[in-house]
Amino acid sequence: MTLLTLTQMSVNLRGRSVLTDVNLTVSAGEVVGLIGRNGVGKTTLMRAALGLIPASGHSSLADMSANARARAAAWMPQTREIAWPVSVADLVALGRLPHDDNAQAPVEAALAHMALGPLRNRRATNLSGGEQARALIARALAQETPLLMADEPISGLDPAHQIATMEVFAGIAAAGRGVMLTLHDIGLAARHCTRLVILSDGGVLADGPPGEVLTPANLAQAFGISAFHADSPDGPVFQPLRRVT
Ligand SMILES: Nc1ncnc2c1ncn2[C@@H]1O[C@H](COP(=O)(O)OP(=O)(O)OP(=O)(O)O)[C@@H](O)[C@H]1O
Repeated sequence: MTLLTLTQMSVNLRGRSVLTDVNLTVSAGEVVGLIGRNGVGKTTLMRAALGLIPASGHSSLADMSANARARAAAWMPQTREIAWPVSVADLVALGRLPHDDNAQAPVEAALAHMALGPLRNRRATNLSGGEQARALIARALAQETPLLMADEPISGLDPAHQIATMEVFAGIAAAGRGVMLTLHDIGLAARHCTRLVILSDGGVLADGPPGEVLTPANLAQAFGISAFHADSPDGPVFQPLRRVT
């Protein structure tokens, strides 16, 4: 089942073209990693896909009413602002707002997924940056939407929580939902995403399984780097090595 379809999507910001004619789908069962240099347009693509900023072309989510969209896709933005000093458990429960219910099971499951049990009664505004990120991921998980879109959800997390979070994403994809996230760690992207989309020069440079898109030529063009690559029993290993011109 297709959860997001972008057709010929283009975005101009303040008169400058950021994205041109992007075509993309995200289907159930996928963890799609959106990667590319700083400023290439990853956040812009996600925000336009959600209808949060104007775009030309078509996004299946942007067409929906705000309420329907909130039941179709959860969104974790890059800026991790927690406005009120509510408890972690209450913050996560806000994920249920689009459903207008007080269902506790999804909230408890999300708290457990993100190992937030010991922090559930702490004020969310008093958490460390990484802990706040985990609480906001949990809020998005509690929304129980077919699609989860997250902008750099694992940046600032320690290695164990990065791996655990990617495993949570893999788990919800395996359960028939879909995840689209941006990330800068090519090693984690290669290891945990089922598909990678590389943005470069305002468009999609490559789209496919990590081992197929993380070629030396694509890494050089998209990031200006070379990387070590090996296939291990735990999956592909990519380690950026040096800048290339
Ligand atoms: N509100 C805005 N007005 C004008 N330009 C903007 C605006 N928001 C973003 N941009 C520009 O659009 C381009 C794409 O920004 P975007 O945030 O999508 O990049 P990104 O790939 O997510 O970057 P990063 O990896 O640094 O998070 C950048 O050049 C940025 O400066």
